[in-house]
Amino acid sequence: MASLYNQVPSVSAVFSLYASFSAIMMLFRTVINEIVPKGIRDYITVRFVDFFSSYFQFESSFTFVIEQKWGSVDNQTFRAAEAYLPTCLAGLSTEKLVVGCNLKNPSDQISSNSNRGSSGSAPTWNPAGQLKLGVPVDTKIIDEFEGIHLEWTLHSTVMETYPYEKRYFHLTCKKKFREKIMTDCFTHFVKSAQKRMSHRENLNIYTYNQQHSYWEPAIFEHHATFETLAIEPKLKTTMIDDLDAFSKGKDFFKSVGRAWKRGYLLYGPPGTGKSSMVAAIANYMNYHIYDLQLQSVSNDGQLRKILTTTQNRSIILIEDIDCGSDASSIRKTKGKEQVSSTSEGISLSGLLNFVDGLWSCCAEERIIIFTTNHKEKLDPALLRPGRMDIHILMDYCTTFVFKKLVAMYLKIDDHALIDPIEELVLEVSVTPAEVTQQLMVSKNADVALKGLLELLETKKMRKEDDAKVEDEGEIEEAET
Ligand SMILES: Nc1ncnc2c1ncn2[C@@H]1O[C@H](COP(=O)(O)OP(=O)(O)OP(=O)(O)O)[C@@H](O)[C@H]1O
Repeated sequence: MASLYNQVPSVSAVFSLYASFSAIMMLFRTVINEIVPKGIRDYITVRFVDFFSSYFQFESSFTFVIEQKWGSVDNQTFRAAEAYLPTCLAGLSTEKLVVGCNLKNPSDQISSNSNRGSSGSAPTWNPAGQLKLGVPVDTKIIDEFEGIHLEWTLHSTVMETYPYEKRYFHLTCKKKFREKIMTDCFTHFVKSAQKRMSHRENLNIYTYNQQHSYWEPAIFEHHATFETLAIEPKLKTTMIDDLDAFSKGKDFFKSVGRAWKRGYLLYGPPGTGKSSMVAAIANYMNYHIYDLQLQSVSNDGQLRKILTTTQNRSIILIEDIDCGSDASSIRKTKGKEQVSSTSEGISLSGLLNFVDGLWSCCAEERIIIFTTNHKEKLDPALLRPGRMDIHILMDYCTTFVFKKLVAMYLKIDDHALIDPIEELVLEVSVTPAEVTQQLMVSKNADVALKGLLELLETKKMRKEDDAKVEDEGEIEEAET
């Protein structure tokens, strides 16, 4: 320690060294000034400064800010980053990670391929199997793109007004890679995110929260599929073929200059499976559902805003369109289709704009479904060819539908009561909902089918009585 102390130069030695160095530098400067012309000196100075400033500038960092909202709508790049980043988290050495799980049986997971044909089962608690990683706030996530070092950070700022939180990503790289990141890296991570997003593990059903102006999600766990839906085989094949063609149709829709969307009008009496069909479509396509209550939309402007904040690959569902708003009757009452919006509700033209007008192009791969119990009440403008691509009648039970329900609910395909019930099904109108209600009364096929037979016999008697009353009415009318 003492010898080390002895080696430190004294203050006077340092001072005399500095004085000699200054004298040499002054001499050197004078010589340079004398022998190098001013023009050359200036040129060298400029090049020297340029080199170092550009070096430091190039080496300095550059940050892309990716905000959650782009104007008033969701920023798709932010959503892509949200979907992409969890793929980088598993091997990350970090002090923080967001982990979570949900109430879902892995065998239940819905993907466009795996779910086709699955019947679903009750959700079970399986945290270990479902553990997921999320992006923590204010934590650097190190990423790499073609050897370029990248840093992602999710920030969150509390705001005084709704939505009370502003979230945004910072993506930082060296300034010299700015162009490359913009052109190649963004494309790369958006593509990876698209793949991830197309394999949604959870489906959501959204309802619009008027008070705070946003779509409020809830996990959608309806187990209806095309296998559990009792419909005629022809309808099932038509639907599946149509959906398959639609999901693969991006290039086709582009080539014919149409928006990549499909419209279905489901109509028929209550309890014939319209909502179940919507659920089957959502599960088959792996699409979220946006359940829009037309009554709660105050005008066309709001309708536009609501619909532009929905995601791609989703279903926009408007149930009971005949009684939802003025939309079905406005044309009749005002005498023409192109009416402007009023403070009382939306106009038919506002709605049609989303079905097949310019606003229908504001999202991709979207299915619009209207349901109604009274197709005859709808405005002809809604029914015109090309508006809703397919009109699907969900009707009373046929013998095929009845037998399919019996096979599903009672696990039998043969029973002494099946033939008499089939005959009655042909004579009276009974909905699949009424049949399933009876079939669920007991697991014992004798009990369940007997109850169903009695229900149908009662319906038949009532139908005969009604016919009698009608005949008598007609005779009375003819006599008067
Ligand atoms: N075709 C069907 N296949 C299987 N189950 C069905 C079918 N139709 C109805 N059901 C059963 O009846 C119940 C009610 O059906 P659903 O709500 O889908 O009918 P809906 O036509 O949408 O009725 P509403 O017009 O009253 O909304 C469902 O939960 C389902 O169990």
